[in-house]
Amino acid sequence: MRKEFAYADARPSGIVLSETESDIIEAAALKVAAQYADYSLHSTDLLHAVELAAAALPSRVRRALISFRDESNAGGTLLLRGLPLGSLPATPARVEDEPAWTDVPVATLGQLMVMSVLGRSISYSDEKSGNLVQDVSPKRGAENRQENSGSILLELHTEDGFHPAAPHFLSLICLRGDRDGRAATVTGGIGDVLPHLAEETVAALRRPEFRTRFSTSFVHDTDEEVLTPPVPVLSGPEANPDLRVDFHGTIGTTPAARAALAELEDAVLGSLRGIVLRPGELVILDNRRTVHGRTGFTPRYDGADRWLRRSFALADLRPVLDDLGEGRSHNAITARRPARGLAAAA
Ligand SMILES: O=C(O)CCC(=O)C(=O)O
Ligand SMILES: [Fe+2]
Repeated sequence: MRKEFAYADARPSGIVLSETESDIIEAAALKVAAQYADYSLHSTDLLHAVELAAAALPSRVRRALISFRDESNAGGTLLLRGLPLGSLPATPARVEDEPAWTDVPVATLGQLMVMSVLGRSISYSDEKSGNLVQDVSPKRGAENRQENSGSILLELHTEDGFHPAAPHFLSLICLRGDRDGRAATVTGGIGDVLPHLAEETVAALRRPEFRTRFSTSFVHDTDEEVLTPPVPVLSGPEANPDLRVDFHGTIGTTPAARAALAELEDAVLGSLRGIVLRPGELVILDNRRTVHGRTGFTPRYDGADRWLRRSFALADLRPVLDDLGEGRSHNAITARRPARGLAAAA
């Protein structure tokens, strides 16, 4: 397995919020938190209040989000810096220690406010108990997992690329940085990579000859290997294709598909952007236009480890209304109901 990622520093491209702007967002978040303290984050009323509160975001930030939502960009990422976090509990080293949203109201609601400009919040009941905002912190015993609870290098992937309703956008807000400054979140945008791919590679990536293994965070420790039906890696408009791949979990089903996958990975590895996230920084990923991963790091499980929180958004909720169980949590799809419909949704 690869040991490190080489990347260009993404921090200079970030939009920096002033202290005043951050204070205004914090006040708006606390107002919603006070009014909805007894509500689940999945509550429609709460989520609508969050969407209204997003008016507290500075207009240049909202403009950047709107433009990113509609047209994306070459790197498929947007970085905001200086978001408010409020006071924070210890970094959870066990799933049982993950806080309620009301223990991290400012970070949680600020993140959801940003995401509300991009789409509709969603989660997956197969994963992380369907939490609408999920803790991304190293968990004891999970060190070697290809999941965000691990601490070895996390290979480049489309988030939930095996899922019929994979998120269109995801965001990661940093509550606590890696004190060793090692854990870098890296992204590879198809817009950056496409000009470097040979024509026959692009043609091969557009053929439905790729299958992706379901993440272990969905199928847990079942012995059964669950794979998607064969789908293309690239789809959609010629100059602005969608990308769906996991360099850990996607296999080519033909020699040409395997060669194209290898060339794509090389090209992505040669054009990575990355950042060792610091508190208050929020990286937003266009999940149809970029893959992401993370370098390895060393957790200590002392309450001060790296801690991010993640949330997902779909551009439109209507296609999944029948699939939603509790609140915004997408019903389980694995084992009993594998990813039928993935090809149609790709
Ligand atoms: O830890 C990171 O920087 C990224 C983890 C990740 O891929 C995820 O949470 O989806
Ligand atoms: Fe991820």
